Amino acid sequence: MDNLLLKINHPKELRTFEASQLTALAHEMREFILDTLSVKPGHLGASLGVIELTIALHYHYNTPKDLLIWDVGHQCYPHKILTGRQQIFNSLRQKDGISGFPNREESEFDTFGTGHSSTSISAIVGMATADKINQINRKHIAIIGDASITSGMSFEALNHLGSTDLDVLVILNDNDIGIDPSVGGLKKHFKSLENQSENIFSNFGLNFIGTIDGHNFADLLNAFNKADSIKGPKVLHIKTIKGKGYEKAEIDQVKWHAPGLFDKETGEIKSKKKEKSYQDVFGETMLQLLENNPQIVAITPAMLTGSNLVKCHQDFPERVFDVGIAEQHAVTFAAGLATQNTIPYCVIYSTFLQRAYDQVIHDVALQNLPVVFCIDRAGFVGTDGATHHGYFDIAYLREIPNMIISSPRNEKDFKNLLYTAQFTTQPFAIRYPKNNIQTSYSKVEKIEIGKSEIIFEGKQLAILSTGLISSRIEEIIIQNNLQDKVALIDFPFIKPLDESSLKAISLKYSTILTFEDGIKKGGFGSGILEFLNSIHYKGNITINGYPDKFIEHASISELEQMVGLDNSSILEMIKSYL
Ligand SMILES: Cc1ncc(C[n+]2csc(CCOP(=O)(O)OP(=O)(O)O)c2C)c(N)n1
Ligand SMILES: CC(=O)[C@@H](O)[C@H](O)COP(=O)(O)O
Ligand SMILES: [Mg+2]
Repeated sequence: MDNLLLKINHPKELRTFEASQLTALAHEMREFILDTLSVKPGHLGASLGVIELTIALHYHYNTPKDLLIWDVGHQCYPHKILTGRQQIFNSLRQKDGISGFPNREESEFDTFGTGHSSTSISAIVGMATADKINQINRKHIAIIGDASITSGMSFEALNHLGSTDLDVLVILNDNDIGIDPSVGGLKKHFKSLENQSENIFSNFGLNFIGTIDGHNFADLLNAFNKADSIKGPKVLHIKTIKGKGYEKAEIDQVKWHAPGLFDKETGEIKSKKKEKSYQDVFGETMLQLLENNPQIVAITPAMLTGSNLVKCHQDFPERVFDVGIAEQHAVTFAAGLATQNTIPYCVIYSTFLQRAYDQVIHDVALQNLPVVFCIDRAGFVGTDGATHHGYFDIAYLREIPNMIISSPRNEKDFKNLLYTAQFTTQPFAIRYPKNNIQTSYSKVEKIEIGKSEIIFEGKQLAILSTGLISSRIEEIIIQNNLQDKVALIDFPFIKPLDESSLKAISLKYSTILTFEDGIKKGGFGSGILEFLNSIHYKGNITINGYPDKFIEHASISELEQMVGLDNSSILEMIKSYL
């Protein structure tokens, strides 16, 4: 082993290498990433696939002066390793460690924070435009995957870029897969790009270079030279293999997108023995709903596996739709379906629903269409961090007229909510976390919208809570034998609130605490406060949720500790009121 990688603390050291050394460097980089990720899990496949591309980019271009943007950013590990973060790479995605995504605060080489897809072309056009105004001469490069480029935002940006003379290079990293097999009409077009002088990019007014092998250094460096010689905006199409260089990851690209812990030598993924999760309950209930009601359809924007819809898709290919990375389209597609006698379940991560906010308001809620939003990954998601936490949804949905918003604390409620939602005549959101679920089997039945449930009727104070945290508080109360002192009222419905129950609570208790797995401002507790204020409640109310800030990556339990919502902090707080 040459230990080439150890010689690189900054890309300027890389640039002293002979081109003939780059293949050996790529080999070392691959081993280094595999060694680290086998024990510090992260997004493996995409990073393995861009090792040659990343080395070639930093070798050829003058980073950090020249600007690189990594779309999504889950493939940025080789970039981090070459740009001064090799020594701390084993802190990846852990508390106080480096982020799994490019982050402007972390390094001057991370020119634009990403995490959500399809932003890179807009951002690079912005940077190149600013440089033109400020008369700064440098290169501007966005690297975007074949799934991410299909999103609407990318096309808005390409359309703009095509009308400019900006020196922007868009590199389309085409590995023919997203997290799941890629979908949509463009897939076919990308396959035949190299044989066409006219293509979608040239029609946008962009110069086109390609197609080349993205694992071949000579081809990459030639292509960059060619791009440099062309004035104005251009697209370079490269073909790569997701998981390149690690057989198991090349063969099962879906599983190895983010495999978790694994044994590098054997390729065995060390999956933990799982308790039942919200995702398990969702997948099995959705399957039953599809079996029993032919009007029900399900939609996912490119998160078939993550949302546990694979089996549903296999069994009902005509009624389960993966529309690609297209959250806005997914929501309005669901709205259209809802107008014509079908019952759409739009399954979407909390963080990604943010992108379709106008569609939720304008296309669904304003027309009071019965779209069911199954909002996965609500609350903290853990090591993906600030770009992916799903803690704004209660606040951003609560203000929208016509919305029903619910959050189940256990299996029974979750199944009943999913079942009940098919009868809705208005938008119906069900939010649930990436977590285990309290199992409580019962017959699935239609439930009354807006009804709360008294779990304990203790006398000294009342806790009002919703979702997963309700079940945690239930356990805390039982474990500490506080049932006589503490009342716990679970609100599966955040909107409409159970006002008659709240009136009764307000008469009985002079101390009320609310808890939620979401941001305090504007959330469930705020709703309770607004109502209690409207009936002139004179007691004390304390709202507990996440603070008004963006919170970085760490394990979910560390994050709960950071915001004072771990079990022992909750217990201390309850005791302090008794
Ligand atoms: C707006 C948004 N929706 C969904 C995701 C989840 N997501 C992360 S990576 C990915 C697939 C990206 O595929 P591609 O761009 O082809 O890159 P590859 O992983 O193949 O390198 C998806 C759907 C996201 N990050 N952002
Ligand atoms: C990069 C990205 O956005 C996804 O890969 C995301 O990390 C998926 O999250 P889950 O692992 O929770 O499905
Ligand atoms: Mg891809």
